[in-house]
Amino acid sequence: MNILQQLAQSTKNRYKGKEVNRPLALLKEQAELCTPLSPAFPFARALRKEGLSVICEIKKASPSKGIISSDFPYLEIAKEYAIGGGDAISVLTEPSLFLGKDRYLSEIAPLVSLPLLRKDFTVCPYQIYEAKLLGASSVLLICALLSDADIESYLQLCEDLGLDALVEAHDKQETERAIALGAKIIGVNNRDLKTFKVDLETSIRLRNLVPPSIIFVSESGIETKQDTRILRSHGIDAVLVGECLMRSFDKAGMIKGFKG
Ligand SMILES: O=P(O)(O)OC[C@@H](O)[C@@H](O)c1c[nH]c2ccccc12
Repeated sequence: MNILQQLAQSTKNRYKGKEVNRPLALLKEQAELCTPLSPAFPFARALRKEGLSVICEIKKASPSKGIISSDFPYLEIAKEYAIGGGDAISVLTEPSLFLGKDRYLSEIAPLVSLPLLRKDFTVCPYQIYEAKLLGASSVLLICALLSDADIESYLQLCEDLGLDALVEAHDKQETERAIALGAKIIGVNNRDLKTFKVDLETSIRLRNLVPPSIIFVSESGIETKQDTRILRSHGIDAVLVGECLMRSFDKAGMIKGFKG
């Protein structure tokens, strides 16, 4: 089993437990009663803005780097991203390898007005209802983990709940699947999750496959303004930056640099 499959399996197990304590029917009812987001679909809107948009990530640890932030002042970081000109915030909630927690998301939501991405390994509809209740305006759907039928039905569920979906691909085949299944936002992960190797060329190579009506996000391994300048010159709409911003003492300056 590769790391992605391991994460998918541990997530499935985690949700079996969760469903016992809070049944899907109840969660569904609560999510459907939530007041609609205003404006609608704020995550996509934030990425569609003129110029390069920056999705700033909050993560304590990762499988490739171990602990990234030991004190992890996530509320302060969220505020810094918002004040510093970030366009959206991605919050890791996966507990086993990223040391995420659902409450990071629900505590950040009322503090900042930026749209939030719930960064987790979505393997069941339960997580999508839950994301909405935690205050997210978008979820992650990883092509490598989901069947076509799953992706289609999860995209429809997101639409019904007023959530955006960032559909993650890593190669040509996954990118073509994401397009065919109706993704409105495609994120190409520059990190190969099987080898952890990062190559920004991955998103540059796949950019041409995606029509301009679909928002194109380049994810992972972005560190310098030279990186974002090159990505921007290839018509990439947004970047997702984690580790580098987490480690930076001047997050506002770094975001500004990325935006050029
Ligand atoms: O820390 P980085 O290299 O800037 O990467 C951020 C983000 O792209 C990465 O965390 C990520 C991309 N896709 C994922 C899927 C699950 C968990 C994490 C990720």
